[in-house]
Amino acid sequence: NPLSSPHAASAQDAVSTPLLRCFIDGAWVETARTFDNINPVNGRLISRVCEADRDTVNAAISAANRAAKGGWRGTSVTERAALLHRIADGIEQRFDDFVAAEVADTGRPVHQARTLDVARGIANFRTFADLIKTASSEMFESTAPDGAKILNYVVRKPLGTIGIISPWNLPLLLLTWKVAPALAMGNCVVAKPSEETPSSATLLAEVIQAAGLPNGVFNLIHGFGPDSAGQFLSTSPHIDAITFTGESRTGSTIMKAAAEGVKEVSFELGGKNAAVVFADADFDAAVAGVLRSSFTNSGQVCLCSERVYVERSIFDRFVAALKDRTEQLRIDFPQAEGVDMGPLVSHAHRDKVLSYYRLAREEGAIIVTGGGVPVFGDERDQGAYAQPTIITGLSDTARCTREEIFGPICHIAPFDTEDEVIARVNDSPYGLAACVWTTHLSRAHRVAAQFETGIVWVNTWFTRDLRTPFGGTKLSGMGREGGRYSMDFYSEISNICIRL
Ligand SMILES: NC(=O)c1ccc[n+]([C@@H]2O[C@H](COP(=O)([O-])OP(=O)(O)OC[C@H]3O[C@@H](n4cnc5c(N)ncnc54)[C@H](O)[C@@H]3O)[C@@H](O)[C@H]2O)c1
Ligand SMILES: N/C(=C\C=C\C=O)C(=O)O
Repeated sequence: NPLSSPHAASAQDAVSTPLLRCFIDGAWVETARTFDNINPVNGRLISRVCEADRDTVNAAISAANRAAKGGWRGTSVTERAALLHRIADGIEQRFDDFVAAEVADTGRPVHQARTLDVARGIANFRTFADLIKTASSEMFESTAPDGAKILNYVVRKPLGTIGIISPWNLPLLLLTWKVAPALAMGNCVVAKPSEETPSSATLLAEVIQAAGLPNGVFNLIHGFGPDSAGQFLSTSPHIDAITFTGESRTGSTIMKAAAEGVKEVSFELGGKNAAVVFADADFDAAVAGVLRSSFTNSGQVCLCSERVYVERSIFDRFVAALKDRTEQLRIDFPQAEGVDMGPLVSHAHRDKVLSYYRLAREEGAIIVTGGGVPVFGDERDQGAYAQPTIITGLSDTARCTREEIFGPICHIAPFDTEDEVIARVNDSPYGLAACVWTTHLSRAHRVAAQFETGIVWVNTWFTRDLRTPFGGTKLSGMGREGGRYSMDFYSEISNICIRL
């Protein structure tokens, strides 16, 4: 738990608020300026966090550059795989500390932190450790016009220093989703987690240090985006690639910075994902599935369905059923038995979500359930809780059905034909994920193939095989990560041609 970690509190003020430091070149670094890390369950101060200024960010980048030219790039696949497994072992050994860190920063249910966030942190390291040990490359045989035998083969080399900038919604999952393959492919890393969720990233640095990674291979800097650590990192001429997960407009800003140095970028950005329920769906499974895809993590998952389309013949029945299940959701403390939903990540984010609840009313929506803030009569009233909300009655041009809200809300609309719903799903500036609920086999394949999204789930949601390509189209991102797609992004690929 960051509250007890030896690196989280300076010795002389052990009783005061813990201090989370940056990790640079194998050492813990305090900075002149700090910011507060607040618990969104009750608004209380968890820790103070060292904000990396430009010099600190540049020190981290220099450390990574040195390590990249040092021995790390020459390590073998076997050595790197063993180190990644050691990091996974370290997370496993401190499993409860990581759970406590994620829960403290985000207020999410403990069972979610255990089964999703920390479990995936471990899986991300193990997956890429195993992948590089079994990965093959390509070789091509041909004959030159004069009859000589020609051999072409492909080699993957490290890119060098990777800038990793991650969001607050699934802090450890999304940070390790980038750190693991970056290290696996022999790169060095400067990682900046979200200012909202510094705790699990700090623990990860402790685990990486304990695993014995050479100094400078992994560096952690804390801070904000604009005019702070995020911008200093993404605009540095001394990083070789940027992998970013966050809002589309932030991605656009970072892309402009990367253009300066023609840097490789991988972007996992926003979404306005649709769930489509046909009349021939398994009704109960579809209700349960849309409940999950709308309200998991308080709707703070880039893959969540904020748009739900239901075939007209079952529309009223579906809305009633989803309303009933939504009103049964347990909104509680993270540790509470059977809790389904915690608070949003911060008061500021809740204000944004509530502004859309107000906008929905202004745009003429019918509020089927929710639309406000739960009242508990205890310390949670100082937290950032919001009611899970269902709305209907808006057009496809309303702001609430086009803009990403990133909270526990979905809009349900009826549709009549397959072609109509495909066109409506695709009529979006985003293209990350979609869900289809149907028992009609050929319809499932036919509809899934026509969605302009990077990911389609049929009769399930957020089911992940880490070997598959993950990413979005349009404003939802650029590039794919997962399996060999990550290996390709985190490598400089060369072709060697030999005349035998
Ligand atoms: N496609 C995906 O896989 C995926 C996954 C998770 C979250 N997201 C998206 O992320 C968003 C929520 O996360 P968020 O609020 O942390 O996003 P955000 O863009 O506000 O911040 C993300 C990260 O970028 C940093 N940042 C902000 N401005 C920056 C700048 N100008 N230069 C450099 N760094 C900057 C932040 O400090 C943070 O670390 C949502 O839009 C969600 O859809 C997408
Ligand atoms: N990138 C992944 C999930 C993203 C979730 C977005 O909030 C993953 O499961 O690998």
